[in-house]
Amino acid sequence: MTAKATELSVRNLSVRFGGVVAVDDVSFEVAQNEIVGLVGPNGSGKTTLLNALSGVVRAGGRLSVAGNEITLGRPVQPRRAKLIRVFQSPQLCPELSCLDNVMLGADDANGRTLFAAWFLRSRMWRAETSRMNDALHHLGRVGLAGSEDRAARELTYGEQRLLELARALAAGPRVLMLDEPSAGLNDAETLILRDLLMQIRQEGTTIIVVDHKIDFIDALCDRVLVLEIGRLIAQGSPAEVWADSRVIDAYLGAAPDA
Ligand SMILES: Nc1ncnc2c1ncn2[C@@H]1O[C@H](COP(=O)(O)OP(=O)(O)OP(=O)(O)O)[C@@H](O)[C@H]1O
Repeated sequence: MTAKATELSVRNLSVRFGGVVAVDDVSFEVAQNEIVGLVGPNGSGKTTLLNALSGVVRAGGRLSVAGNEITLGRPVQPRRAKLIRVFQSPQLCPELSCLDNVMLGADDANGRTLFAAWFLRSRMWRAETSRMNDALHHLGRVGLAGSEDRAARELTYGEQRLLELARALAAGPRVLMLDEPSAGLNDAETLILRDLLMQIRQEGTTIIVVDHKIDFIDALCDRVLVLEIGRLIAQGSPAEVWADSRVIDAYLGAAPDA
């Protein structure tokens, strides 16, 4: 069996907030098509680590995607490298329709000037039509077919989270990062989400997922990274990490949701 190529490489990543070291010298790699879970007790640095990889907080260290170095602290660079983030709480435009929200996720490379808009209008029209069809496809994938004309604010919290996922898919992620995607979903919705993420991986996307639902992480992930007070204390298969005494100690008094 040939080893899979490295899709994401993180070296000596650190984030400080004044005296708090939220992420402390963390290094790891994620292989192409791998699904990696990121877990740890509350305040262990999971969201901050995703923030650092998305370029929205200042961070030290090195990051590369598919072998290309990404400058930390600049959100545009990870996005160009197709390192796409789904936030913990939905970051939608509440008054826009579901379709428009998803279309916002797709890159619009055409017609950035008046000149281009006029002379390339038939090409732009085709591109817009294709963007709209893609958006409808992604809405269908997350179970929101038929909701395209509803305003995002009309959706339930769980549906808004799925809409946010559809928008991330419209961006064509190489690496999809999800922050607590199962929060606010019931058991049936969580199972649908798990199957959908497995299917997305099957199609070639690498996934990093932060979640507190251990059953969800175990069923979904090939490998799990465990953080404690900003440090990476263990990594391995779900069975390996849960048997690790450092992980058991980290969770003592802060039992993960079963
Ligand atoms: N903007 C900020 N300013 C100051 N401190 C912060 C900031 N963001 C996070 N922190 C601190 O960094 C540490 C890590 O927080 P973070 O939210 O990344 O943890 P987490 O593992 O995602 O927690 P949870 O599971 O509760 O979401 C905590 O001590 C937190 O208080």
